[in-house]
Amino acid sequence: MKTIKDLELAGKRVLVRVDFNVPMNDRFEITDDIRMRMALPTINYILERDGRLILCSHLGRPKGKRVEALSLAPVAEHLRELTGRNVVLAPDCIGEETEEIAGSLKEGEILLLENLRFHKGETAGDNRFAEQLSHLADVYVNDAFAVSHRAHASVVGVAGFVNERGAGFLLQTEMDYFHKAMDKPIHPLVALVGGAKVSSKLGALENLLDRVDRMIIGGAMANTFLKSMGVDMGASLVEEDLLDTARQLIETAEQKGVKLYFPVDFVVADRFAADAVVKNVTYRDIPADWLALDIGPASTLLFKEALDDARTIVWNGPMGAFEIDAFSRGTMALCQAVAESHALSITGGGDSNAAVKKAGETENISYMSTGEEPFSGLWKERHSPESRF
Ligand SMILES: Nc1ncnc2c1ncn2[C@@H]1O[C@H](COP(=O)(O)OP(=O)(O)O)[C@@H](O)[C@H]1O
Ligand SMILES: O=C(OP(=O)(O)O)[C@H](O)COP(=O)(O)O
Repeated sequence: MKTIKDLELAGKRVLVRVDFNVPMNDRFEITDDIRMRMALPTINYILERDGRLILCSHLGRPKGKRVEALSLAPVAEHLRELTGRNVVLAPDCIGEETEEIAGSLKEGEILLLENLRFHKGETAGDNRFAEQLSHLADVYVNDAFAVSHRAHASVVGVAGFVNERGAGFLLQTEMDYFHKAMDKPIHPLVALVGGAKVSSKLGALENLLDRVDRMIIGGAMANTFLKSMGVDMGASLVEEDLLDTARQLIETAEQKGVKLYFPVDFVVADRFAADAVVKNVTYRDIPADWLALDIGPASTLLFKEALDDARTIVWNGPMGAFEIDAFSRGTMALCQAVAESHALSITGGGDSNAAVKKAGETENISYMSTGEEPFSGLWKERHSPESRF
């Protein structure tokens, strides 16, 4: 894989695709800037080598229209604080005016292009749009791991229109950890998966079953699996249309010799609210109209045991509705177990990383991926970032 270390940068216009798709509150304050901070090594490296730095990113899903609430202006402001540099926000990401601004960029300045997804061509992977973007650049660098599973113009197409291209440091680091965990793991390799839905992680589950020794399934995702095995989940979140899929996944696991772990008890509540009535029950005693919102203490113990001798752990998705303290215990306990393990531990996904933060264990996780789908293998099969450089 060609990296920015292999590229001549001095005096060149370097277009870097970053993923600055950061969460913001309703006052447009960035609530988690990890994706921005993780891009700093690439940003600093290019500036230190006298490259003319042009950053491009998407934010949210404006669907090809200009949406002021999804402007990158707050990101530009925060980037100023993070880098101490002058950050110019272009009014658009393509076109004459943007090209002029790019041309008059002063040394040490950073140009941030406006939201790529204000143009339909971005998500459509349109070559004309990719070519227009490439007019801004002599060199193209991809450092946007979190969006690398998408075949969008700024991720794939643009690389074909420049003479020089390479991967940034974040993309390299993410790929290194991905290989360590997925291609050459030290066994036992244990996956801990949870979160809201089976549907959004189907690819990840299938991919993981080819690689792991054990898979622990918690969160609302476990509800669908348990229901598929005949457990009455009361009013808990269940994806009824995926019961067959869940059964198939259980069968696949059996065929592949992957040991599956499901919750055996739950924290249930009469409502999804912080002040709900809450109790612990076994999987046999979930009352009708009540919701399973966290794994119970017996499940926590069982899951911790399954992690005990793991040498590699990949974790995506919380064990319960951890944002509410009453339902956070399972996730916090597992987080601690992962942090205290002797395994190479990799977490991915906004909520899982937020849970690690909430548990105060960020220092004790080997690597917190900026990608939501580091284990899905989707981009690997379809358009591996490595194959482009
Ligand atoms: N048992 C449950 N019932 C309802 N929601 C749940 C349950 N377990 C987890 N969740 C919710 O799942 C969400 C996280 O899911 P997901 O987006 O799949 O995770 P990640 O962002 O880590 O990939 C959290 O908001 C959490 O509240
Ligand atoms: O945040 C992202 O992905 P994620 O929500 O899966 O973490 C990426 O920026 C991709 O965004 P998208 O899912 O709108 O293409």
